[in-house]
Amino acid sequence: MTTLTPGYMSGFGNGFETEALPGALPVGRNSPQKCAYGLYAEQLSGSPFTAPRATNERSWLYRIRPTVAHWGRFRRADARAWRSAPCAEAELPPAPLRWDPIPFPEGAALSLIEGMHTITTAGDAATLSGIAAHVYLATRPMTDEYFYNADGEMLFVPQQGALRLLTEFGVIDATPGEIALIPRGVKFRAELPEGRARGYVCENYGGAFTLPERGPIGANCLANPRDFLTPVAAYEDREGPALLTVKWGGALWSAEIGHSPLDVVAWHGNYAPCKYDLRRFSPVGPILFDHADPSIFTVLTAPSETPGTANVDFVIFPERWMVAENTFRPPWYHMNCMSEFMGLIHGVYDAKTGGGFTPGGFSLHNTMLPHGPDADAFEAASNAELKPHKLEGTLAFMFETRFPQRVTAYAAGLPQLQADYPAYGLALRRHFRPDRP
Ligand SMILES: O=C(O)Cc1cc(O)ccc1O
Ligand SMILES: [Fe+2]
Repeated sequence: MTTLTPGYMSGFGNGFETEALPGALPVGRNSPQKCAYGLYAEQLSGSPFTAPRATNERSWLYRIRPTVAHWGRFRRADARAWRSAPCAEAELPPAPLRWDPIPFPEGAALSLIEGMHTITTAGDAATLSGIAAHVYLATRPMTDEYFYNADGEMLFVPQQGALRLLTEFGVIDATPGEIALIPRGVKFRAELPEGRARGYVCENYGGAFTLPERGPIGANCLANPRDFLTPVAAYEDREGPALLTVKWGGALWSAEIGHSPLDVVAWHGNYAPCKYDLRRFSPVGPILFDHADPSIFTVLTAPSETPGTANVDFVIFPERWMVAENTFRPPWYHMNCMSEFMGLIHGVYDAKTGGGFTPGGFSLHNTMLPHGPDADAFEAASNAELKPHKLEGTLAFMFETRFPQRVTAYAAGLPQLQADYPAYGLALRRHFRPDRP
């Protein structure tokens, strides 16, 4: 029997509770002597037991079998193009890098997991710090295949085609313009409602993504907690061939388990997958002059132990009004101690109007490497009439991490790597006129 229909509860990191069968959740306790319906109780801990309240994450799952019974003889599986940090397989020159979109492979049927192509890695998965940035190219659904990632949580950023993520906690539908967050250790499979799907993933080895502080902005704007949607409980009661693949210690392992592990009939807690529509992000920015730091557009942040120094920030560049007076409005030229992986979901990014940064493409501006607007964007923005102007139909994003990002051999060898991008800065003309203040 399958009762897998989508439905959502609103809020970020709430203490949710949900049951697909009435009375499946124990009342007032977590671990009764016998659970209703003959279910097993299992705790999934996303933080150490003793983490402070604000960062303490765990859920209780009431399931047909505990995870230890969804087990088998694991053998190494082919990780294909999926890599984990540290991964120094390709030489990395001190240059800005940019790629055209990677097309879907012709003739190859790839599940979401098989279609994971790592572009960069940073930090060290074994020390629970750093990230990997992937592009997924998926062309077949997972029907009796399941997956969980023990190395990190996964932030999905669909760019083309929808994803239906059938998780232990319930079903998430995510389309381009939305994101989906699957915590470390949560089992799922993915269907492709449009037959194929392309997008980006931030695999976060560090502490979990959370909402950034708003400081003087106050209680509203940016990403509001009520717009995050967590699925209601939904389960598969299916015996039969089933392959569970686990990413653990930087490698993939698979076992035949003989039944669906998406067998959670009820759950409660604050450690659960969610989705968010990026169009709900309410941007706050300079309304008189100057260009603020891009941290104002942080949707989610995964902090490190050092205050203000994120393991990774997920930042977007959404539609918005540009109103600043006497201001060079696109991003300024800069060098950053953090590294910046960028992708484009749709439209044109205001720092790169000269072509070359196209939807589905991506770029890497590594730690302490200079970058900024291309020559077209500079000339246009420094001569534009500064009326209020709306940036419309655009959505770019950035995975910004404290660690340098290494490019994989796969990404370094892609024909989509733009040979001329490292020199884009040389097209910036000299304007210096000592006689003209
Ligand atoms: O490099 C980029 O395009 C991202 C970026 C945007 C911005 O508005 C300010 C700084 C920054 O790094
Ligand atoms: Fe930048």
